[in-house]
Amino acid sequence: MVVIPYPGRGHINPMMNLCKLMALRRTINFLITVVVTEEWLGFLEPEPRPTNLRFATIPNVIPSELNRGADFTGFFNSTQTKLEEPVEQLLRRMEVPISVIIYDNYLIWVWNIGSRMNIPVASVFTMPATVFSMCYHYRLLVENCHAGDNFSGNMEEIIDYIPGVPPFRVCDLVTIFNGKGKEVKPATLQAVSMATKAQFLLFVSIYELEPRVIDALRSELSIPVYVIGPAIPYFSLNDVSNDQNTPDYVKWLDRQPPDSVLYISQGSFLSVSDAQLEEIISGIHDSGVRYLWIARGETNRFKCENDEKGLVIPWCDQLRVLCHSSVGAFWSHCGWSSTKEGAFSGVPMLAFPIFFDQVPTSKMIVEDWKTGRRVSTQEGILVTREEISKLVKSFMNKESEDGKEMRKHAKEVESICRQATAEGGSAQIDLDLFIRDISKS
Ligand SMILES: O=c1ccn([C@@H]2O[C@H](COP(=O)(O)OP(=O)(O)O[C@H]3O[C@H](CO)[C@@H](O)[C@H](O)[C@H]3O)[C@@H](O)[C@H]2O)c(=O)[nH]1
Repeated sequence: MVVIPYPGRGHINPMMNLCKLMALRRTINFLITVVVTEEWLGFLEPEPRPTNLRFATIPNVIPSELNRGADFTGFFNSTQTKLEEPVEQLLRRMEVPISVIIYDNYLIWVWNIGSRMNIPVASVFTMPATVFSMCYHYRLLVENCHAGDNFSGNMEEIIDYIPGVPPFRVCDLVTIFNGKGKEVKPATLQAVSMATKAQFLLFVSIYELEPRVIDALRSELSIPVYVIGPAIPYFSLNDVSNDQNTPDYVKWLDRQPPDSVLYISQGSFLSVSDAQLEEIISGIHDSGVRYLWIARGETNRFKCENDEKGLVIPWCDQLRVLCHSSVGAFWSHCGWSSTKEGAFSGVPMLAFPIFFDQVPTSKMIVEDWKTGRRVSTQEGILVTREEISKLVKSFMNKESEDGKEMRKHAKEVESICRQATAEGGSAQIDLDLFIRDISKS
């Protein structure tokens, strides 16, 4: 089995978790080879992995992961044009026969390699199934003037015709149609269309959280669709009880009162504008709420002492942090992995999407699951420090009636995620079905 992830943290993480989950299943009899660039091997190699899971590398033919966010489109385009040749050469040199290629939906060219080498391909969509469906039904959006050249411009109109997707406003669409990231719309639509011609389609989602849209896709598509669970590292959570080297941020969390800390993260590579970041920093400080903040390379912009009130660090083991009893809420950009980690941990979320799928995901969190609030209600308008301070204070207040209601929903969603990923749950069943089906192919 050869696995080809899109070379970005938000894509590699779910793909690696999928690989580890498969490698650990009793039913598996494959050697799994994950193809990454040499740079990515350096990031991934130190992590423990099952013996039937190995890496193979290609040279660093694309820009570095370390400043990927600086030119999203340029990076994306390089993944479309620079990787195919070295990957195909590597696959043709592989010493074991390849039964199936599992690839990230956005690497459209893998489909062509599979076809040339006569190997079945499985497409993995690392965003919500809801977003896949929005892209798959783009034609309906154009027909209804909610996207495309005849778009009416009314962002408040309701869209209620995407099969299985609960009604939503035009402004909740994936932003590449009418907002940020339009440059990658053609490639995204093509990738989704090609995925429907793969032999298998996998969603790293929880069936029970998007059931109707998944049912609708299953009845529309002619290929098998598997919903293999969140693909977050829940299977390694228990390992930390024997952790000899507890990180300092976990020791800091250990000293905080239950549910008192707001965990703040914008994922692996995107940022809000400098002006907005200033407002968020001041607003959080003014609120007096305890926080643990992931600043990646920007820790020096925070100009604050790390103390008992707050901690700013470059990176953490996010799922472990979210599951800590001191964490009471998650300020998130609503990347799909972060959202699933928040859902699995049962914490309510303050949704501050930046672009792409994060916008429809924030709608699901706030309106469908009812486990969060929006920080900003209008794209592109600066949210002031006063608004942020007020919102954060009320969000962290456990006694308010709507806060209690939201926490109750968050616990229900947690329970759904834990059941789906337990033995016999929907995610495990689909993963075993996928392994069975590729073994036959
Ligand atoms: O301190 C940290 C912060 C983040 N993470 C991990 O980094 C990943 C972040 O992934 P995600 O939440 O999906 O965000 P992005 O990195 O922004 O992911 C990109 O890819 C996703 C999957 O396609 C999309 O949903 C997002 O919109 C897109 O920005 C997750 O696994 C987190 O656990 C850590 O381990 N430690």
